[in-house]
Amino acid sequence: MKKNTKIYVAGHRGLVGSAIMRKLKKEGYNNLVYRTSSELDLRRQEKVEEFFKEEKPEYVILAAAKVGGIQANDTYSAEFLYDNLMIESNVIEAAYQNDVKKLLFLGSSCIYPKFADQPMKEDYLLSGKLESTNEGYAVAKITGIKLCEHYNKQYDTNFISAMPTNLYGPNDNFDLETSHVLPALIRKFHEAKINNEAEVVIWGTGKPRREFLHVDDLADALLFLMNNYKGDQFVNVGVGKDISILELAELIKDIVGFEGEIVNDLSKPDGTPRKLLDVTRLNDLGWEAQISLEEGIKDTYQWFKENY
Ligand SMILES: NC(=O)C1=CN([C@@H]2O[C@H](COP(=O)(O)OP(=O)(O)OC[C@H]3O[C@@H](n4cnc5c(N)ncnc54)[C@H](OP(=O)(O)O)[C@@H]3O)[C@@H](O)[C@H]2O)C=CC1
Ligand SMILES: C[C@H]1O[C@H](OP(=O)(O)OP(=O)(O)OC[C@H]2O[C@@H](n3cnc4c(=O)[nH]c(N)nc43)[C@H](O)[C@@H]2O)[C@@H](O)[C@@H](O)C1=O
Repeated sequence: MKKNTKIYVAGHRGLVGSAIMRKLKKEGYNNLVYRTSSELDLRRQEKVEEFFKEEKPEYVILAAAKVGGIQANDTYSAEFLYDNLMIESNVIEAAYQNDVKKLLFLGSSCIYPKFADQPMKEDYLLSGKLESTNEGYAVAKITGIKLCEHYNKQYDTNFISAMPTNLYGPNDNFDLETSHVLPALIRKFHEAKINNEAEVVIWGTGKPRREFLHVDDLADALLFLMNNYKGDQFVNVGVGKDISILELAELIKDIVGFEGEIVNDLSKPDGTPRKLLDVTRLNDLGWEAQISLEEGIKDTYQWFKENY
C-alpha cells in the first residue's frame, strides 16, 4: 500500500481499529477513511453501498464487529450472529462491487472446535463441534472467512483473513458484564486494591488456558499481512504461548499490587478448555509478536489508570 492510498478502517474506535489507526498514522499513511457506527451502521446494506460508491476506498481493513467476552457472547448470541453476518456480508459485497484492491477480514480463534488439538492449526477449521457459549459469533466469523475465500474464487478478488487470538490493550472494553477476561481482571484488581477489599472473584474454575496478544502487535501483524500476503488460506495471529486463567489472575494481581485472595465463582462458565494458536504460517511469512504478556499488561494497566 502506498502512503497516500485510500484505506477504510471499519471500526476505527474499537480496541483493534484504534490500534490499526495508530499504526497506520505512525507509518505515514495519510488517506484514512472511517465512520462511527452511528454515522454508518454497517448492518444496513444500502448505507454501506452508498458509502463505498461515495468514498471509493482502495483498501479495507474490517475491524468492525459485535464483540464481547464469554458472558456477552452467551447472553446476546442472536445479536452476535446477526450483526456480524450483516456487517461482513455488506462490507465484503460492497468491496467487490467497488473494485477494492485488497480487503482484510478479522475472524477469531473461537472459530475452531471446542476440543481441537492444541496448538490449533488453520487446517482444523470445521473439524468438530463449536463451544456453545460463542457458537453464534463463531458461525458468523467462519462465514466471513468463507465469504473471502469464495469471492476470491468466483470473482478473483484479493480478500484475506486473519484469525487473532484473545486480544488486549488500550481502548479495551472494561465493562465487567461484557468485557473479556484480561481487562475485567485489571479493573477488578485495581478497584479491590483502592477499596481495600479482601478478595477478587474470578469466573469459572481458573483452569481454562488462553493465549493473549497485545493489540499493538496485532496491528503490526495486520499491516505486515496487508503488505506481504496474498492468498485464500487464512492466517492465525498469536504469540504461540498460553497461560491458565488463574495464572493470569496472579500475574495481574502482582502488577496491580493487590494483596488479598482470589476466589472462584463456579456459577460462571469456563468456556473452551484451551485456545492456543499454531502460528507457524505467520512466522514462516516473517512475522512474530514482540510484546511480552507482562510488559503488555503493565502498559494496559497504565492506560486504564490514565483513561478509565
Ligand atoms: N477483542 C478480542 O479479544 C478479539 C477481537 N477479534 C476481532 O477483532 C475485530 C475488532 O474487535 P475489537 O476491536 O475487540 O472490538 P470493539 O468492540 O473494541 O470495536 C468494534 C468496533 O466495531 C464497530 N461496530 C460495531 N457494530 C457496528 C455497526 N453495526 N456498524 C458500524 N460499526 C460497528 C464499533 O464502532 P463504534 O465505536 O463507532 O460504535 C467499534 O468501534 C472484530 O472483528 C473481532 O471479532 C478477534 C479476536 C479477539
Ligand atoms: C476472544 C474470545 O473471547 C470469548 O471467549 P473466551 O476466551 O472464553 O473469553 P473471555 O475472555 O470472556 O473468558 C476467558 C476465560 O476467563 C474466565 N474469566 C475469569 N474471570 C473473568 C471475568 O471477570 N470476565 C470474563 N469475561 N472472563 C473471566 C472465563 O470464565 C473464561 O474461562 C468469546 O467471546 C469468543 O468469541 C472470542 O473470540
